[in-house]
Amino acid sequence: QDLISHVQNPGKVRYGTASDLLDFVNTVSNTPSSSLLEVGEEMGVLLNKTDMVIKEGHYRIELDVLLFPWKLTYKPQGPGHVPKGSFGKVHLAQDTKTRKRMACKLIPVEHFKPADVEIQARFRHENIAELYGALMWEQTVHLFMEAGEGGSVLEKLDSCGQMKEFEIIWVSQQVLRGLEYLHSHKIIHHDIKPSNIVLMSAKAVLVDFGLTVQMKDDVYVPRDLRGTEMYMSPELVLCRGHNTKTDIYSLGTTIIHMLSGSPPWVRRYPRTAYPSYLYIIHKQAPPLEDIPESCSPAMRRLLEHALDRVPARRSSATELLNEEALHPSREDQ
Ligand SMILES: Nc1nnc(-c2c[nH]c3ncc(-c4c[nH]c5ccccc45)cc23)o1
Repeated sequence: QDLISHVQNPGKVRYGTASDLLDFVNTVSNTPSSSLLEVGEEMGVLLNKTDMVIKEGHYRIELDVLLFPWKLTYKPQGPGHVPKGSFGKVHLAQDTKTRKRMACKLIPVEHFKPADVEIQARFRHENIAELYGALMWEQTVHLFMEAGEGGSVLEKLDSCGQMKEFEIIWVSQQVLRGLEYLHSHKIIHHDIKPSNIVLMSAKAVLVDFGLTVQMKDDVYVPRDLRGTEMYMSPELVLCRGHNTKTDIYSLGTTIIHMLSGSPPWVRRYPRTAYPSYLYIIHKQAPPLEDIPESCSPAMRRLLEHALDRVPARRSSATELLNEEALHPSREDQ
């Protein structure tokens, strides 16, 4: 009933604070889809610092905001993709009055969970895609976020192949600043990989917080397997408890992907022959063999520290940010 009252009051779509937005998404998530059917109009909360314009409580698709399919659709990519990942179509959105361009992620209301937006609503950092608002209409939750118009690192790798070391250094610094911030709040992203790093003109940001958790103490014991297999750490695969260091390992495998153009393991264990990599990750030493010959000694040392099999020995985000590999001296350039 409180959802219906939310619609009937004048501010169907209203400006609010992060806690207003979280109240809204929790209400949506707790409302049976049958009563959602009665809701005829859009409703939701835009975070008040956004320069999206709401005219008398309306923010309608094709009138107040236009959506353009961004040629990318987040569907489970097959065996390497544990279906637990939050999925949804990401569109380019443009506010018709301010011309502001945003990313808009559409999640069917039956698949939507408040965890999809909790972290982005409560925590802000320049290397985390900013959340501008959450609206619901036509049984679909629309999440308006900061847009990485350069696409994701995965799209860049798929279209241009392996990246140059100076590009990898730049992306790694951005991601590590975001991880340093999340980890300082005991937050584990759980799905660090090329497709969840998007590029902008002056920075890169982390996206897709659907698997994110905030630890109550210094270990998180999972109920299910979270993430994408190729980038998973051995301790995560073991499911006996892990911590933020699992994200550091996933960044290490992401750097191998950027250096070589392929994820770790797949060249030595082809996907056709190996439907799952969980056993390989558990049994084999970390994939240092997948580091290409061309990798600089400093970057190789960084990878050895990021891929250490023992989480307690593995470097933290702050330690990696101070590695020589991320501070190439002038003569190296
Ligand atoms: N899964 C997910 N959850 N939130 C996002 C997201 C927030 N802002 C964004 N900006 C750009 C892209 C994006 C990814 N691949 C692309 C290829 C071409 C153009 C754009 C992109 C995705 C996002 O993505």
